[in-house]
Order: sequence, then C-alpha cells, then structure tokens
Amino acid sequence: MAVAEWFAVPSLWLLTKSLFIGFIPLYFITVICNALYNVFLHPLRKYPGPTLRAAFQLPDMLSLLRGTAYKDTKALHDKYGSVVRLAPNTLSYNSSQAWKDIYGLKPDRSELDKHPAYYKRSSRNLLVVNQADHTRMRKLIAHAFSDTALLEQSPILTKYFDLLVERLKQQIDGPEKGRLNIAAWFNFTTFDIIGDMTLGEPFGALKTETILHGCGANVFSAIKFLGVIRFAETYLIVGLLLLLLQKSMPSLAKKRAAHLEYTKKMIDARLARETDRNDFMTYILRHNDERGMSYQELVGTCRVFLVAGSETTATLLSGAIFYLLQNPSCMDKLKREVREAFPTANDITMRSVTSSGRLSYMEAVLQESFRCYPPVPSTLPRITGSGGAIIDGKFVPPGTSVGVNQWSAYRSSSNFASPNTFDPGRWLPDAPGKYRGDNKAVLQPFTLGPRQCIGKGLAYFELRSILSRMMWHFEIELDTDSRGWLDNPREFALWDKPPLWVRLRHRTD
Ligand code: HEM
Repeated sequence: MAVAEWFAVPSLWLLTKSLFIGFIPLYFITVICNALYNVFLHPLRKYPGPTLRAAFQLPDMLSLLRGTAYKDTKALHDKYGSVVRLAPNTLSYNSSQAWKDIYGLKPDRSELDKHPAYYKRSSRNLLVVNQADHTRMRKLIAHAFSDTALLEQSPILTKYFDLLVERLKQQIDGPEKGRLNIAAWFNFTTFDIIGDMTLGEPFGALKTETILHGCGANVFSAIKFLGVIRFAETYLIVGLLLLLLQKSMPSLAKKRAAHLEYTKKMIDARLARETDRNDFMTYILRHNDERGMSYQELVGTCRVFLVAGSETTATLLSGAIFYLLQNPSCMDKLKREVREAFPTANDITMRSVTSSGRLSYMEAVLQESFRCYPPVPSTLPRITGSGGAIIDGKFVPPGTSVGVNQWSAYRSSSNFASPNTFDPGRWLPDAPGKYRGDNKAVLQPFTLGPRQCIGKGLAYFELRSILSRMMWHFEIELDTDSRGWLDNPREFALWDKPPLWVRLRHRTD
C-alpha cells in the first residue's frame, strides 16, 4: 500500500497517530529514567565529571561529531583531574599509569579489548581483530617492519626522499616562486612511500601532485561517517533520519566502494607478481603458511597500512615545521645541527640519520612536536572485561569504555611545565630546571603494549630523513595565510589539517 493510500484510510491513519502520540511521552520517560539511573545509581556515579555528561551520551557524541573532542576533553581534565566521566559509560584519563593499565599486557597475558563500537569488526584487519587473531597476524607482519628489513628497503624510501627535494626545488624555480602547501607535499611523499612498500607500485603522488582515487579525502569522509554511525546507534530516532539522509546522498558510499575496489585490484596485482623486491608483501608472504593470514586479512591489513602509514607521519612533519617556523631560534639550532652533521647532501642516509647521538637536537624537536601536535590526538577506547579492571589505582566496573586522551595528557600542567610552550630543550639531558618534573613517560604517540604502532620504526626513519633534508636544502618562511594554522583545529581521530602555506628558498649558506 502506498503511503498516500495509508493516510487515506481513516482507521489506519488514526491508529498511526495514536501510536505516535503514545510513543513520544514513553520515549521521554525512558530517557529521563535512564538519566536518573546514570547519575544516582550507575556503578560509575562516584567518578568526577559534569552531571550532564554522567546523565546523557549526547554531549560526548556532539563533541566527537564537531571535531572538538580533544579540547572539550582537556577542559574537563583541567577542571576535574586525571580521570573524568565523559559519558554515562566512558572514562577518560591523562596519566602515565593509565597508559600502562589500559593498553599494557596484564600479568596473565590478557589485554583490554578494543571498543567494538569504535573498531568495527565487520572488516578483518590487524587493527580491529580480536586478541588471538591479532597475535597470529602481528607475528607475521613484524618481520616486514624490523629495522633490518627497513634498512634493506632503504633504496625504495630514499628514491622518494630525493624526489621530494627535487620537486620542491622545481617549485622554487617555478611560477609560484616557492609558495606551496608543505602539508600536501609531505602527504604526497609518505603516501608514495607506503604505496610502493605495500603494493610494489608507485602511486605517483609526488609527480602528479594528487593522492590517487581520493584516498586522502576518503579517509576523512569515512572517519567522520563512522562518528555518524556511532551517533545513529545510540539515538535510534536521530539515527533513522541520518540513514535516510545518507540514502539521499549515495556519493560517499560510491567513493568508498571505488576506493576499496581500486586497492583490491592493486593488491591482487601485487600478489600475482613474482618479484625479488624487498617490500612488505615479500616479507609477509615469506612467512605465511597455513597458520598465516587469509586473503581477506591480507587485503584488509594492506588497506590499514595505506592510511595508518601515510597520514600520521605527514601530520607530524607538518606540525614540526609549523612550530619551528613559529620559533626561529629552534629552527636555526636544528638547521645548524643538520648542516654540520652532513657536509654533503649524499651524507644524509637512513643509517646516518639514525646513528645515535648525531642529531640529538632533532630527536628533541621530534619529541616536542609529538607532544604539541600528536598525530592521533584523541582517545583510542578499550573496554573493561567481565572482571572489571584496576586503572590508576581505582577499580573500574566491567563494560566501561576507557582510554587515555593524548591531547589532554600532553597539554596538562600536571604532566609538563609550560605545557603550551614549544620548547625542544625540555627533552635534552641539560634541560632547564623548570622541566625536571616533566612526566616524560606520559608521551606515547604510538601507544604502548601489544597493539602499539607496528610502523613506529618506519615512521622515525621517514621523519628523520625528511626533516634532515628540509633543513639541509632549504630556507623556509611561514606564509601570512597560515599564521593561524593551529588556531582552531578539528580532529576526527586524526587531525583534519588545513593547508600549511610556506615560502621555500634555496639554501643560502
Ligand atoms: C608518526 C607516525 C605514526 C603515528 C603517530 C602512529 C600512531 C599509531 C597509533 C596510536 C596506533 C594504535 C592504534 C590503535 O590502538 O587503535 C597505531 C597502530 C598502527 N600503525 Fe601507526 N602510527 C604512525 C605511523 C605508522 C606507519 C608509518 C605505519 C606503516 C604501515 C603504521 C602502521 C600501523 C599499523 C598497521 C597499526 C596497527 C597495529 C596493531 O594493531 O598491531 N603507523 N599507529
């Protein structure tokens, strides 16, 4: 029966109307009873936080959807301390002990599960699978990320580091005279590298100045859309409206399907190819037997590499350059260190940039950039198991969402002196006295424990190699258009970073 016919039958119309009228008060009564339970009887009722947040999920959801969760959460930590009740069933922490309790392995070798609402188990990849599958898959993949494997792959990486320098020099000599969005160029580089190392084929981003098949833009659309789905799961009525809205705008689903199809084709092509190249797939397949990874797991995990391995590293590089530009004395010190350490450009190799003690100020700059602009600023939620958990010395009941909020931890005056000042000197052995009390153990940009970033070693190779080349080859100035680059950032698990306009010149000394 068509909708118009339904409304034309008086008895059916009346029935619908009375059901609807009866439903609304019932819905509100349930919501209010639930809120009262959350505030006065819920097992988390003694944890500090605003009453509105204890009662309803909505404020936390809105904060996530608006991309302001990082600063809203920090404001709450500043007011309530190291643990805050963000939502009826959610606790946020900002201490180093909480890192260990939430993300570390327990004495019985178990771990807190990843929160199923945040990590959708519908796909199978390293990031979302359960503990048993994760242990099996991680063991296989770890070979590809060892320092030895990465050093063997240095010709692939170095090719792109050099191409970045060449392309940036062309921009200086071109019509824009060196005015460029450096954040985009870092994205092109890290995307080309991870594409080549994963799939054995160049993506050509540095050459074409585009990220193929909307991988970059799609990442954010997909992450933002995940927030909408979580919202819809919590508020059914709003959820239905959002689903209808989504149906009327199928472009996002289409783009996602195109991206999935494209990456699958690339992965299939790599699997079909015989090669003696040392890329990730070579290492993974070398150790893959009947207890190894299924085809689905391999495809899913390669997709994770493409996103996790490009956006994060490019973000940290952009943040480091921005803070150095805002602090010219730090920039000069770093430039001096690099130019003295490497008499010629050819001296900058993957091995030399990692040799210990050679670039101590660069290490300090990287740590301070991770603190001031962590690429994963928000909370990666875990859920307490059936026995609950002890976190930061206090019992947390079963089924609670828990996590450390990186932005809140790194910008808290309870962890760092002058937390909003960019000062790499705090990480040096002769740090000024005021930094002696800094809680350095709280800085965990790659998290810790069994689920910590597998690409940490690769990320450091890229960060040191690219930053060294930037300091060695160029003089950099901030363009006036980007003075307020960090004035009001938004994050959707990763930063939604605006263009970072700079002016590059050839090295002058
Ligand atoms: C500055 C750069 C990077 C940062 C800050 C970073 C941060 C992180 C964090 C916080 C996690 C934990 C995610 C979670 O628990 O949900 C993670 C996991 C992961 N990262 Fe990175 N990452 C970086 C670079 C890379 C690179 C270059 C790769 C290369 C492919 C990579 C691949 C992965 C993978 C595969 C995982 C999942 C590991 C697992 O579950 O066992 N990351 N990363």
